[in-house]
Amino acid sequence: MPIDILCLGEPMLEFNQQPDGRYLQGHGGDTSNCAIAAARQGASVGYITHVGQDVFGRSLLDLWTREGVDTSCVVSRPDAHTGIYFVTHGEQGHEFSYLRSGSAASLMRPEDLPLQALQNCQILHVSGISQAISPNAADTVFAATKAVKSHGGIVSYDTNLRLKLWPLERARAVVHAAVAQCDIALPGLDDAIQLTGRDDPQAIVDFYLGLGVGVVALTLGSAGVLVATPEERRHISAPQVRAVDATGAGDTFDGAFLARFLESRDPFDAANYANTAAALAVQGYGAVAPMPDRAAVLAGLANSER
Ligand SMILES: O=C(O)C(=O)C[C@H](O)[C@H](O)COP(=O)(O)O
Repeated sequence: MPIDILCLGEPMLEFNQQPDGRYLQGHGGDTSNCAIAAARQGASVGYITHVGQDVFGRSLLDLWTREGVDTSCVVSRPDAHTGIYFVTHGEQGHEFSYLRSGSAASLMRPEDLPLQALQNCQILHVSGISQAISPNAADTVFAATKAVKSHGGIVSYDTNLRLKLWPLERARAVVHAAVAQCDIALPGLDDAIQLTGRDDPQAIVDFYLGLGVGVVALTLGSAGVLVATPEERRHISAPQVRAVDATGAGDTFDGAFLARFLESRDPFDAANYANTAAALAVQGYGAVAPMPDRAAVLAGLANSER
């Protein structure tokens, strides 16, 4: 059975600092988070990555299996480790510290890609992080995009700028080149300000539409999302909630957006749904644990319409 949504990138073990200073172990990695968020909405989802043959890689494989994310395109390799990261919380929000250099995922090459699965999927989701982890991973994303586009599939891109992984000038060049080949751009406001050099959300949306994408959903944090197509744009506000940890909120938005978009093909409806999913996700610690399932998102939507 072909898989509808494929995500490609690097998964990691997560250690998230709690108010008492202890670290809670979980899982992260933006595209893995997106895959799990989409699966929790009931979509058919698979993940493309490499993990190490270590306890972290096995823990991620168990996680995807529990979450119903297909692992037939995950390669487990003996020659490299699985990445890990720490999340700490301060005045400015959360901060990520990585131990991922030389990881199994960063060794992915275009010739490793599962071409058949890519040619049969409806949506491929990739990100700036998928490309930042190594030059060969960046090339792998370009090759996967080409494979999906050549069969009429949709490619979605979250800019997810991580300046600990690559310098801004290279990020700009690679991300803009990649987004220009995609159909859906899912940038966050802070990333987009740095990447585009513009600070007005309308001008940022113009920039991404100018690269040729058909849908832009610019996430504005607690201010909601600005959704644009070449024909129409709408600001959709977000439910107001008490956030404890925004880790994974953007990825939850992406996964919920893609799962809903696959059903309705309506980016405004998908963004409204995904806004509610992300608002629910920030109310707990960690990237994955607090992600809502479909029933919780529908209940949240019904609540906000009351
Ligand atoms: O930084 C990375 O490389 C990671 O993948 C770690 C995190 O799991 C995601 O970054 C969370 O992403 P947001 O949804 O934007 O909070």
